[in-house]
Amino acid sequence: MGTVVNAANKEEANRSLADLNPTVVFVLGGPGSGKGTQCANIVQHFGFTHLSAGDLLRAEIKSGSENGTMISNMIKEGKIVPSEVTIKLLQKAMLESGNDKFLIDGFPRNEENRSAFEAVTKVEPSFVLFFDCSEEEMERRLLSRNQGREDDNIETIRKRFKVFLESSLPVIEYYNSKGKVRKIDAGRPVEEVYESVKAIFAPKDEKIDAGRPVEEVFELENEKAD
Ligand SMILES: Nc1ncnc2c1ncn2[C@@H]1O[C@H](COP(=O)(O)OP(=O)(O)O)[C@@H](O)[C@H]1O
Ligand SMILES: Nc1ccn([C@@H]2O[C@H](COP(=O)(O)OP(=O)(O)O)[C@@H](O)[C@H]2O)c(=O)n1
Repeated sequence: MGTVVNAANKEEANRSLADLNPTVVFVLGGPGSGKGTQCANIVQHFGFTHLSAGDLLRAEIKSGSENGTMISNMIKEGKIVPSEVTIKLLQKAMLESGNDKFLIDGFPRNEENRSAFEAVTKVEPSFVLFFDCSEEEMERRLLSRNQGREDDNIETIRKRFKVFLESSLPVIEYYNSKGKVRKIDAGRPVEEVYESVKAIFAPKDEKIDAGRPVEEVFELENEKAD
């Protein structure tokens, strides 16, 4: 019985997400490349809702969910949590947000994440924002992030770098082959990186100032880039 009800709920969630026809930007880059920092800026200026897959997974651990121990163990090892778990959390957060424009940060992190999200939600990203940063710089940032995260220690950081190179970069390459990657040099100071980010979301600031809707500018840029 429980299984039948769960299946019905799942179908309902998939259908309503397809009905929402959301605008999705995947925000990818190595651990510590500045994804979360830049997403916070984008949210302020462009009306997106920021969903960090890692934050959703950490909240799931805190909530005392039955998956909590499994998720916690995987994060401590820098491993990628099965897509089913992460996609369910993303879907729920998208439907509850009341918005239809999303920055999905830290997802998809491997081929399984990517293909499962596409199959389940039928949602394709408008583009992928890729924060490109050297390991040396990312390591420096993670070691001074100071958020009490259990995975920000040198041993786990090295494992996360390895997973990024082996599993996440191929996803970025996949989207690059479809012309969907917007690469940013993320090794610079926060404000400089954001200047480049802003140029992607609103190439012509003055038009926004002149009262043109952000959605219009955003869609035009997508059309031009595709
Ligand atoms: N451009 C930057 N230069 C220096 N430090 C940064 C920069 N961007 C982010 N940081 C800092 O580096 C750490 C990691 O950034 P964060 O946005 O959490 O990265 P991610 O979400 O990619 O893991 C944080 O402590 C943040 O304040
Ligand atoms: N799609 C995702 C995203 C994060 N995660 C897990 O969450 C951890 C932290 O991811 P994060 O995006 O919050 O942080 P960073 O590694 O980018 O700093 C990852 O190392 C994975 O263990 C996952 O399993 N699947």
